Amino acid sequence: MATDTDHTFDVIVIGLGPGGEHVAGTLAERGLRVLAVDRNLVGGECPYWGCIPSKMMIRAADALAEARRVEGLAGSVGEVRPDWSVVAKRLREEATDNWNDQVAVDRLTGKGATVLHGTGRITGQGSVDVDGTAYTATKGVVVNPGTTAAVPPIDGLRDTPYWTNHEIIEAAELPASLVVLGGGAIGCELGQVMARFGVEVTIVEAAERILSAEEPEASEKLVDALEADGIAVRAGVGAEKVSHDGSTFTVTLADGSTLQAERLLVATGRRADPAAVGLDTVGVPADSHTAPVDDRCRVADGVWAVGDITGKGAFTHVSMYQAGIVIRDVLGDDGPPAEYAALPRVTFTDPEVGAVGMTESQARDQLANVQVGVTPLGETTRGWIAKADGLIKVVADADRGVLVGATAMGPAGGEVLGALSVAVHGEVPVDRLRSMIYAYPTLHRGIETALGQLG
Ligand SMILES: Cc1cc2nc3c(=O)[nH]c(=O)nc-3n(C[C@H](O)[C@H](O)[C@H](O)COP(=O)(O)OP(=O)(O)OC[C@H]3O[C@@H](n4cnc5c(N)ncnc54)[C@H](O)[C@@H]3O)c2cc1C
Ligand SMILES: NC(=O)c1ccc[n+]([C@@H]2O[C@H](COP(=O)([O-])OP(=O)(O)OC[C@H]3O[C@@H](n4cnc5c(N)ncnc54)[C@H](O)[C@@H]3O)[C@@H](O)[C@H]2O)c1
Repeated sequence: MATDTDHTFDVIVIGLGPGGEHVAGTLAERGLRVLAVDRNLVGGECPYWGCIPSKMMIRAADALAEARRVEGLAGSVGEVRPDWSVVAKRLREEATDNWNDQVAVDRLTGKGATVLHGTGRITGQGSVDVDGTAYTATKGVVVNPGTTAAVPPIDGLRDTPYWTNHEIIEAAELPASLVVLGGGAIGCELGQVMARFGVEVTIVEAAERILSAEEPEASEKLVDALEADGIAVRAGVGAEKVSHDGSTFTVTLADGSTLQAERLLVATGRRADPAAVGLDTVGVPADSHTAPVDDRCRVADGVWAVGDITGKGAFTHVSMYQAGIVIRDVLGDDGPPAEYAALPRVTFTDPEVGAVGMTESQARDQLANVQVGVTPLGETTRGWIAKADGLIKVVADADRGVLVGATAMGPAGGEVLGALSVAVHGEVPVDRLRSMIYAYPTLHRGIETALGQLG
């Protein structure tokens, strides 16, 4: 029989994505009584159906592409024969432990937290319900419930056996053909993986261009790269109807054309549901799609939110960054407030699209005096040597003389981005960036050329 002490904790964490797990583990290590609740796997989407397995798939697909590049550069490696079973085994055995979170549970328990598998919901200030049992949090509640795949209201779609990121990542075998709805990060990354493993892929993007949140120059180059992998990119046209006859999907597009494929992946964004975790009981409107947070990630007195649900960027690095801020706030430690002006993101296609801060169009909407510089990677010595496609773009606030955004697209674009992230975050004066020595021949020398085009 549980006592009141069993039901009273200093902090209750509902949802254990990367940020929630970090908050729970760290606060427990610091001596607080922590109840950590997840209805599914401790660690959330990132380790089981998100970043880690998708990047392992990408690593494998890139190895195939690299082997195919031997021809024309170094001779021949014979026929490159993809075998998905190698990837599926690695995902199952090395990445996800067959989608079992015992190691993560033990790690959290080892730090001193009490871990519960169940669905948590805030029921009022300091009160939480987990599957019908009431718990009390004396210091506060942290929510990190993440998102689920947003399934658009397309006629017929919900009645079909469509895939989301879960099914494609768990797939033991690949289909012969795949339609991907959505040309965002998931659609482009996983679409390219599938194509490189021999799947006939079509990406359908309702917006005018794929990866529409990033620079148009990057979208354009990415279309070229995806088409070179044999992918059909249909942008600027939505799907109006989806049906499945037991073996084949038929997708009718707004222009009247139809596509057929063995599988359909829905990658049209993610949906958060603050009310499902009880944030409506602490002042968040019941129909809100994000949990509004202040610069300490507070939603209300004694309630914090971290991760995708905050709408500050659906990335693991945001979840972890916010977790650090919440940990400090709960403990009363000093530290800087949250800032998102230098938010970095990387789409791990080949070439990678790394970006930080504002795009040119965001900057023009918000600032009076914007300057841009763009260097195609092929015009840098290293890019030419490597036959690499991509670009470096810098966006400057000319009034302040600093970069407010940048894109690094190319091989290891996410790594080249590091230098640009430092420049945007540190508000390093453009003159100072121009006076730097850039190693030769590197891809990041393209930054110097792009800076040269500013004003
Ligand atoms: C295919 C894919 C690839 C991605 N690749 C990258 C990448 O390369 N880099 C990157 O930075 N990001 C990537 N992301 C995004 C990244 O996975 C998320 O931003 C990250 O997981 C952080 O999410 P989160 O902290 O909000 O919580 P999540 O990881 O979504 O976890 C939330 C947890 O809360 C639990 N939960 C929800 N409601 C309740 C409740 N009421 N009670 C109890 N538990 C609950 C869920 O079961 C889940 O375990 C990718 C996402 C996908 C889908
Ligand atoms: N490398 C990374 O960091 C990485 C990788 C994958 C996912 N993620 C995170 O996960 C989030 C979700 O990924 P995502 O790709 O699902 O979302 P997304 O928002 O990146 O892209 C969704 C795309 O679907 C399109 N779309 C919406 N409705 C549509 C419809 N009915 N038909 C056709 N297209 C439609 C949108 O215009 C958009 O381009 C990302 O925003 C990102 O934050 C990150």
